[in-house]
Amino acid sequence: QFPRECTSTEALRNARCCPSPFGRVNDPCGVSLGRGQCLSVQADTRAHGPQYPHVDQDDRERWPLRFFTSACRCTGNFYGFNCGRCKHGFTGVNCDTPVPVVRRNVLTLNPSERRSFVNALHQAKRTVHPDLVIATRRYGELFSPDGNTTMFENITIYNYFVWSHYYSVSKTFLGGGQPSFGGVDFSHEGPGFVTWHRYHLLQLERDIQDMLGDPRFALPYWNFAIGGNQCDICTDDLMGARSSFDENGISSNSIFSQWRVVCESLDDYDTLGTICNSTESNPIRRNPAGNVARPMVQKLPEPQDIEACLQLTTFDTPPFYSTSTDSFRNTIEGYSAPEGTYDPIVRSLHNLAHLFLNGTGGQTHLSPNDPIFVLLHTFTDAIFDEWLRRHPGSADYPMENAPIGHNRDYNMVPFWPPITNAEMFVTAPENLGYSYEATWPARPITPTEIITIAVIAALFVVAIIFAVTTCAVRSRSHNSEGRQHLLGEQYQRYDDHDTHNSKSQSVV
Ligand SMILES: O=C(O)c1cc2cc(O)c(O)cc2[nH]1
Repeated sequence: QFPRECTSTEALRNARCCPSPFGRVNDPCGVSLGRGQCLSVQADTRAHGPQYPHVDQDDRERWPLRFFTSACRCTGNFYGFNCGRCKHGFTGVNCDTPVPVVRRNVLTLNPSERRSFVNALHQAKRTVHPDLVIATRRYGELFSPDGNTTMFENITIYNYFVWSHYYSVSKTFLGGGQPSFGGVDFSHEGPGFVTWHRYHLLQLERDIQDMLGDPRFALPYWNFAIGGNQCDICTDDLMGARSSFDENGISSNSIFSQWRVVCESLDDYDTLGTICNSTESNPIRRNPAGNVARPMVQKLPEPQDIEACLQLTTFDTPPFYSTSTDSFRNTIEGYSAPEGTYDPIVRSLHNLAHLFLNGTGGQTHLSPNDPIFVLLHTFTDAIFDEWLRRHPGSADYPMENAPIGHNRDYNMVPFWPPITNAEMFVTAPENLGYSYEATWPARPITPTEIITIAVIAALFVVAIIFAVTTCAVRSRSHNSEGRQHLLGEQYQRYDDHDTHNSKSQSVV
């Protein structure tokens, strides 16, 4: 959420977060090096949708103005809370050396690459985030009673990834004994679903690159559109096989069986108005295809579902919510049938993959605790990127009336430095420094298309036969005409000759 350096009482009271990079003194955002400037934070004022009826009840409204009104804006390829880093996909002192970051299908990684990936996640689970800390209280309770300290905590890189997802989906605490308001979600059920999760992954990828000192580290993806009831990445060399002793547990041969989740105490957060902190509790639970009460979520999406959703031409449709129909976003998110029709009982694509996991990965406040979340979302992001590539003209993100947090120019909650949905609504290889090594299933041909192709082919054959016949007839008639003509000439010459002879004879 916020840089450690900005959580002093002074920084918070001034609402200013413009640290200096490289330990320099009094050089906010590296201004003297031309890296950036400390500027007022812009936060969207356009109307949001009717789903959130409250005003001034939630720290996340007009993010991040409740906490900070000034932040670093970096120039060129410089990036980060103090402009001390490079934009994703660049490295070097001047951030002008491109580094290709290629996200691959996790099943194509060799055994050593698989080990490196799992180890990187495990190291991220244990390494304290070098820059960011989390608020463990709402703004109104953030200062200690004596006003000298603030309620922020260190958190590990991976747990920060979990926490930021939890913070974006948590309910609005209304106080006064009223139940918390749940009709709010800053990262789902709206156009920001794809842009929010894209930045969420980018931040984790960057944090792991920095942790490893490897700017080429890339998150792989899981092609979850394989149908059937088998989790093909649930093996001990990847995300962990099923435990032999507990159908909801992960095999002890997998390092992930040792992971403990954060953000599990929902009742406390919702009734006491507290916020998830860095405390870990229970193991990850996962029982792929095991939800006997909901047979519809016992099977993974089908390959053709991807192609169907990629055919949709409109990015999102009013009300830009989980009830939108013919919306690419609502379809890839999984509230519509793969062809785009909204149906309240349908769960498809991304949502279906979550619910299939049937455990930690299927509950929004907890899901990133299961590392499958990372691979499930890189694939969702790959589909989004393919859609952007295929539909360059129709990429139209709503400016207003989307649910709170989801308007085009809204800063995404709780990311820092401030970043808008619009900034993530761009093709990744050209603008964000990463690409996917992926092939997309071909669309099956419809019966109408088969008939059209057959009719065109038949017409073509008829046209060729007609052309060939006409040529043959013409050439035959040409030939016979030609022969007659030649013979005619000959006859004429003989005629002439004969005439001449006869004439001469007659003269003689
Ligand atoms: O019920 C759903 O459709 C559903 C569950 C679930 C879990 C999760 O982590 C998500 O990000 C989305 C989601 N949708």
